[in-house]
Amino acid sequence: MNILVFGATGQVARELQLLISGSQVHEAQFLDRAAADLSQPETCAAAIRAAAPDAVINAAAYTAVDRAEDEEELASTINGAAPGAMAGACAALAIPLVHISTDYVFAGDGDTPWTPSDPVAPQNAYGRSKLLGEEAVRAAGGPYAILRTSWVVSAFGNNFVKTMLRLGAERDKLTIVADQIGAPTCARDIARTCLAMAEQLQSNPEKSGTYHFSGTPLTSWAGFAREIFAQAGLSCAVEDIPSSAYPTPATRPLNSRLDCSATEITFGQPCPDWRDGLREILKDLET
Ligand SMILES: NC(=O)C1=CN([C@@H]2O[C@H](COP(=O)(O)OP(=O)(O)OC[C@H]3O[C@@H](n4cnc5c(N)ncnc54)[C@H](OP(=O)(O)O)[C@@H]3O)[C@@H](O)[C@H]2O)C=CC1
Ligand SMILES: Cc1cn([C@H]2C[C@H](O)[C@@H](COP(=O)(O)OP(=O)(O)O[C@H]3O[C@@H](C)C(=O)[C@@H](O)[C@H]3O)O2)c(=O)[nH]c1=O
Repeated sequence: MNILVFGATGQVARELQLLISGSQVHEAQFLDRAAADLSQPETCAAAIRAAAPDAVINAAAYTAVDRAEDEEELASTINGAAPGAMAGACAALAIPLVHISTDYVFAGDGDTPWTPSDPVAPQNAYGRSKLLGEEAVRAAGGPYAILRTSWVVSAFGNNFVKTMLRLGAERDKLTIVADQIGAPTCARDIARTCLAMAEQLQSNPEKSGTYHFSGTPLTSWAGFAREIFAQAGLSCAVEDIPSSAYPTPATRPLNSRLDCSATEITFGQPCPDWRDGLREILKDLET
């Protein structure tokens, strides 16, 4: 397959580059911000028409959760209107679009894992902007997969692992929220699943729909930090705190548990153990 990827510098996009460069059967073109600026949605549709690919993966997004509170209009264009324009162009060519979304579309109440058909009620501007993207992709009428994931980490870019390694080396103790429950997901695993979805949607467009994909087992951010320090050999202590003791501009959902069973059943992609992925990330960061 000839795949067009929006995003080149992000965590998932970088892993897609590694995955596809090692592939005998796929080739891909990665569009950075200069090649396709998602704040100008029509340039995204034009890029798809010009490339005429077999499938499109959107790995670009406005991901600055707190900043989005002050820039909701821009976040909505990038995360809402741009995926809508991509989906329209893909539908016109009858090619699949794989679009990545987030646990932050859910309200975060309760302690039951969210299924893809559960009601959404984002609690922050980033979540609202991602929900707009989901709705626009579904409305376009072409083959698609919306892949909701959570707590993405990798050796690339900025993420919680990198923040903890930096702070954990500087401090003896960190206070970390322990009442937000979910699962870290390694960008490498997301890349593999996006590719599998693109492949399978090409011959089986009836698999179109909204899916969940995250790592296993469940943990809190505090639990995640402890595992990072244990694997990295850092002696920094972690004190559990409630979200109320760590005020941020954007409210985060307390319940980020995702029921990923449909992704395994439909696409053969089970939840990977994020602790194995974390080991790979730490090894990659050493070299
Ligand atoms: N990070 C996370 O914890 C989570 C992410 N997701 C979703 O997963 C997907 C991938 O996220 P991730 O890999 O972490 O993203 P990153 O934050 O690592 O990267 C975001 C990418 O989007 C690009 N981008 C931002 N604005 C624009 C724009 N106006 N035009 C073109 N490109 C732009 C960035 O380019 P540049 O380098 O030029 O800024 C960068 O390549 C996104 O859809 C995100 O919403 C879902 C759950 C959790
Ligand atoms: C640095 C730090 C963070 N925290 C908390 C704040 C927050 O609740 C949690 C994680 O912080 P972050 O800012 O990395 O998280 P955040 O940017 O909200 O991460 C989210 O990003 C978007 C893009 C998504 O789609 C989500 O799935 C999720 O991964 O850790 C502490 O409690 N103590 C600390 O010292």
